[in-house]
Amino acid sequence: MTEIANPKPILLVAACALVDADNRVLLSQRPEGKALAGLWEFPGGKVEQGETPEEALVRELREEIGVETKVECLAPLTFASHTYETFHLLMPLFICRRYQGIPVAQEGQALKWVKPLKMRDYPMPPADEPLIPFLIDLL
Ligand SMILES: Nc1nc2c([nH]c(=O)n2[C@H]2C[C@H](O)[C@@H](COP(=O)(O)OP(=O)(O)OP(=O)(O)O)O2)c(=O)[nH]1
Repeated sequence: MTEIANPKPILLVAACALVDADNRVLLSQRPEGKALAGLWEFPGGKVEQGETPEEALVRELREEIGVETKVECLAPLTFASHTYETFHLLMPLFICRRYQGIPVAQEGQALKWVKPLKMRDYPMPPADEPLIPFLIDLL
């Protein structure tokens, strides 16, 4: 029998580059007490059983930042694939320019609109770093 080289489970997380009229992207700071606390990430979260990644994102944007959008307003941009200690993260990154409402942190996290060229000033999880050039190219 073949050995399974990497037994870590794959975790599917959907994330969103929410873009404003000035081509800035919303970053959210992970709260104290959570894994990767203090790092700046794209809004999003785990895809639950029975959800598509797009449906999960519509839900997460509402729950985390009080913003309403639709599945049709999410376009695929790129993805992250990164091995953490206990799981392998697979994270599609969508881009969204059409949404309603002004983002307000619903879970006490700090939010910040950031130009892609300035993202290096905001420490991000290691999975996210390879995504920055895609945003710089696009925006
Ligand atoms: N939302 C989001 N998660 C990211 C990014 N980069 C990155 O490595 N992650 C990781 C952090 C977490 O391990 C996982 C997202 O899970 P989550 O935010 O739903 O869950 P959590 O760790 O806050 O834990 P939980 O209490 O909600 O279960 O993906 C990112 O840019 N956005």
